[in-house]
Amino acid sequence: MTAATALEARHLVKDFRGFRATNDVNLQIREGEIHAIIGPNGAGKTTLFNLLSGFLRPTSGEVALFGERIDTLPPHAIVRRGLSRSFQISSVFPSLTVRENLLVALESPTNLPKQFWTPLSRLEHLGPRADQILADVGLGDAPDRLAADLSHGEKRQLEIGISLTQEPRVLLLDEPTSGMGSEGINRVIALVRQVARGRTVVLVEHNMSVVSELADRITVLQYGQVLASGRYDEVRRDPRVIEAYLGEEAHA
Ligand SMILES: Nc1ncnc2c1ncn2[C@@H]1O[C@H](COP(=O)(O)OP(=O)(O)OP(=O)(O)O)[C@@H](O)[C@H]1O
Repeated sequence: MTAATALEARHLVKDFRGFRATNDVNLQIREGEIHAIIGPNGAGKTTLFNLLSGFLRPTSGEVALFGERIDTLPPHAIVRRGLSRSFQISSVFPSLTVRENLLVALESPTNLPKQFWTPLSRLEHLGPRADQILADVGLGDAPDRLAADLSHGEKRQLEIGISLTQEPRVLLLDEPTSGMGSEGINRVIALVRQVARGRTVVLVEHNMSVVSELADRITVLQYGQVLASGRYDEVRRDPRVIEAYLGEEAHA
């Protein structure tokens, strides 16, 4: 493994009672890149994310973060090593404001699931960092809104903000644009670009125009295997990929 590899899967296998959902996956995510994982429904994208983030143990194979194995560690220990996953691990408290959600997350960044006992008034020393993260995720003008009142897209922004409290070097985003209209999608594209500054981002994404806008490289999964991996422009011309997945778009 080279120094420039942030996250690596080696011969990763996951069996569910005899069904092989991840089949000998080798994957190299380079430090600083935005890498999209795509593939048809049931191809094994979520299972792969679960394996990379410690939510599932592999049947065999290894996962390494900056050269060190993490596949035997629980999710919170993986977070401490610098890998966070948004949308799955971060829980927004609807009855707190946007800023209070950030304060609570900053107080206990790796406490999963989160519990908080500290009065919010004692967390004010974390305010400047909370405000910085809110600005980074585009919620700088909404600190006092209740999380319950946020739109779908704004909630995603907050969830990414909560992930950023963990200071991840590698951020996994699970379908960040799902359920959004074009305005929300454009906001998420800008947001992912913003949070990718100085860190590595891996996303599962179904929307191919989002993938083409954001991804430096992509990996295509099919039947739990890597069908192709490389730069978007190269991979999209691969006949096997067109057949398996992109063809659906090309013929649309
Ligand atoms: N806990 C489980 N037990 C049994 N089978 C599972 C389990 N989790 C996933 N699978 C199976 O593994 C395969 C891959 O599922 P996975 O959710 O990883 O695919 P995906 O690419 O994320 O799909 P989608 O795009 O629809 O979200 C599917 O056939 C699914 O039914």
